[in-house]
Amino acid sequence: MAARQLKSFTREEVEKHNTEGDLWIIIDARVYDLTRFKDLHPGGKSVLLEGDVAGQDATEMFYSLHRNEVLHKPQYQRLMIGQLEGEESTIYDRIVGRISTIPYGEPTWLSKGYHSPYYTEGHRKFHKAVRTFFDEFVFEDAQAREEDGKRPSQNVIDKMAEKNMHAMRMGPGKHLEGRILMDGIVKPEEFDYFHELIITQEFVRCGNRGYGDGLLGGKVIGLPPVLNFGNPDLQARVVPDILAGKKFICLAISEAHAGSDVFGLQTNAKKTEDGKHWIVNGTKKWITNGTFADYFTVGCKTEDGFTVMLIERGEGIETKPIKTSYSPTAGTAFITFDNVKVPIENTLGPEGGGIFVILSNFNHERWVMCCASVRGQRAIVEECMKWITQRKAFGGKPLHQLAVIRSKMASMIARAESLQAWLENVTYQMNHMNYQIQADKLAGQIAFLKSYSTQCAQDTARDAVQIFGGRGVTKTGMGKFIEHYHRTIPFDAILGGTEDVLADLGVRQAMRHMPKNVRL
Ligand code: HEM
Repeated sequence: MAARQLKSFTREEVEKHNTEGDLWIIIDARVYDLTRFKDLHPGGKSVLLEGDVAGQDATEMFYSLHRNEVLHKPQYQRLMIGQLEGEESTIYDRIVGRISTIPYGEPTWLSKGYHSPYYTEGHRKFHKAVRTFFDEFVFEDAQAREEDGKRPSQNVIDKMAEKNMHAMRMGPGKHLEGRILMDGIVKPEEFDYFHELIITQEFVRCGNRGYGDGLLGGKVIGLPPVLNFGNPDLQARVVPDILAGKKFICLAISEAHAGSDVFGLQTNAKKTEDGKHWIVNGTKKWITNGTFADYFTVGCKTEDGFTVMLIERGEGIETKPIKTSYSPTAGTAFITFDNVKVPIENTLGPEGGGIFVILSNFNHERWVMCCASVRGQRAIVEECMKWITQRKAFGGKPLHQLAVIRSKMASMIARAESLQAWLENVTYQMNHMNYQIQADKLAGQIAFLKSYSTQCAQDTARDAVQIFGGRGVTKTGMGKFIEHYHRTIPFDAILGGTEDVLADLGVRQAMRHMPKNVRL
């Protein structure tokens, strides 16, 4: 609430203003004058004139029908004319940087009284700064952009660049050298996968799937091939601007003809006679950040097989938005390459060796998706915990008094807890393995974790809709995060390999490691 001097009223004084021409109410010890607003009230006038509302304390009633954020909107804040004498607001509100005290609203490492073998004091300090940053600078923009479908605001991207977040989101590595991370809270050489997990998980708390991707998801998957396989000149030319949030990159692999099937791709690159350029023709589909990308990391069919190259926006390239189940904020594109001339120096990795270039990043990419999926489920648990406490039904009892609701909560909580524990174990392993060993030991683990996590997410989305009822399928109001989650979550089960493909990969990896001659 804005810090302004409020008048004090007694309950008796408020009670006198209980008519259509003079209508006050109390919500959470604050006094609101609804005399003029009543005709504009989205829930209608009549409800505000009821005997237990007009001139009364309508706190219970208000919170069973509205999210707290309604009262934060400037147009409604103006309705507040004072507060009750000697009484304070007590409603649990969203406060920048706060750790939730809702049971299971945070992973155990952040919950009071619990311990963790994985996180140091340094991680905790880092977490505090990252949470405060997202709450302060990103949350509101996420809500607004998901609503209007525009790209994440450049000032958010710039602020993230000031903290070197775009670089940190690429994980530990050489690209962090010489950078001041989060105002120096962590040194580049100390930055590990738990720091990265923290950023990804805090990011997800903004609760908007399209925005999450719009906030440079394309870079997280499109830049690694440049960092790992680009020649030094190319890197020097493109990487600094991308990590500064001034230029944008995306990964352009999937096509209308082929999604997970990289060998089915049809976009082709042919060398010019002088061997100095590629000429690229074809189309790409479902490319995150494609509508606004300056650079495209593109997989092409070439004479020797499959080759990856960096293509810069220019002549012969057209990007068109695709309508998806989330907002256009993600910049999901259909891309056409029409005789696009690409310098041979933009080739990433060996000619014909593109599959290795793409595969080498899959584990990290999928692990990032796991971090996001697991945190997303916890956010839904928190929403449901609040709702089952405040929502009264069947004779004025809160929903949590119904065994069937508790049973759904039990499953949701168990999923969120077990997935976070598994994720932290995998993250710990990553911190202790180089990239080659990770590929050998963790490809299967990460594939299973992602496959299982996105299955759980869909179960949790379904349970949450059951708990919220009609509100769980309504885009505004109490269930808006549930509706959004339920609508957008199936996407997570597809990107980075579908659930079935990944589960199968995990088993195949396990079979590769079976000792010979085992018998029952
Ligand atoms: C400061 C006071 C109030 C403000 C600013 C306010 C504002 C709003 C807004 C913005 C909505 C639409 C929410 C949405 O997007 O779903 C709404 C809906 C509604 N409001 Fe209020 N309201 C106030 C007080 C009350 C009170 C005291 C009642 C008491 C019964 C009430 C009953 C309703 C109902 C029944 C709905 C429809 C809810 C639904 O469709 O789920 N409002 N109100």
